Amino acid sequence: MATATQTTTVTRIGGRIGAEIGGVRLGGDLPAATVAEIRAALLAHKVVFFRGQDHLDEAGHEAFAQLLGAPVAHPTVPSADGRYALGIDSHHGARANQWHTDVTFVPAYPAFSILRAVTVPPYGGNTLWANTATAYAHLPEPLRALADGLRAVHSNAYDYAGLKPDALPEALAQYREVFTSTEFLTEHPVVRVHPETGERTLLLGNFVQRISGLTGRDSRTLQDLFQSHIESPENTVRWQWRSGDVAIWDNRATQHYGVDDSDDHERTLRRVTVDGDVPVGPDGVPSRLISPETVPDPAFGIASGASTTEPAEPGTASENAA
Ligand SMILES: O=C(O)CCC(=O)C(=O)O
Ligand SMILES: [Fe+2]
Repeated sequence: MATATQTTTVTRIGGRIGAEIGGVRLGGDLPAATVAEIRAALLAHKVVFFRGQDHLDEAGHEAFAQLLGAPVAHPTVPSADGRYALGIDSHHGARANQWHTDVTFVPAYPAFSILRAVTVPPYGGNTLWANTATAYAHLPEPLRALADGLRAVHSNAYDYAGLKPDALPEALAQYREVFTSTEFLTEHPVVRVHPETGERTLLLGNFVQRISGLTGRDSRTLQDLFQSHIESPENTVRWQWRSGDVAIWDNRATQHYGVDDSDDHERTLRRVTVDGDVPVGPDGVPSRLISPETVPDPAFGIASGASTTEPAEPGTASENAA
């Protein structure tokens, strides 16, 4: 139990991103003051890490998430527990080894993601995060001005074969079928004004299909240009997981990448995301859903405690870069 005598510590890890928080036992019963400290550290450092949270199960994980906002299920991938938790399982589905921000193919994508390590491999399987606010701030002025005026189309339909070249075609096809059971197209500003900090952030990542108004090669060149500033090593932090670790990131100010270098070793994590709002660009124009007409609510039925869809067999489709 968290007690009044516990002191919360925040220790920076990287120069531009990342801090480890100590003295906190995560759960649904955390005092409001501790939640406020975590939230402040999260907004300042973009990703925060906690060791030794082995006591957390799916319910505790979700109860803690509720202290940061409303948990939200993945729009297409069935939850591992029939509620909100998404399985990231090395033995199922593809890997998240592309730089991305979670679920940017819908307008109001998650504000926070909370990832908990259940089983970690003996080596490898680290995750990297990049700070998209410092990436913007460090751009030369002419590139900031260019980015300010751009918008980009994000989609969950892309070339899955490129992600895991050695995966069996049937496995990829099955994975793609689940992940893209509804195909979303959303146009976002390339520069998002952060709703809580007011910082400008670069909103790109692997769900980007093209920069609006540009043709293939121009679009790719510009995307690569901005992406190279996001993923430059100075702008990132790398976390070596132990089981019981929890990472929370501000999904509005980061991208991340799960390194696929632990061969066939088991690696299992659980992710709960917290609902976000619709981005706006520096011109005040919000993101817009191009298709379908609305984002179906996958949480339908959860509030009543009854799932209206067949709960997935745990881990049948872990997300890739979701
Ligand atoms: O597997 C990882 O390290 C990252 C997974 C991921 O992209 C996520 O949890 O959103
Ligand atoms: Fe992700």
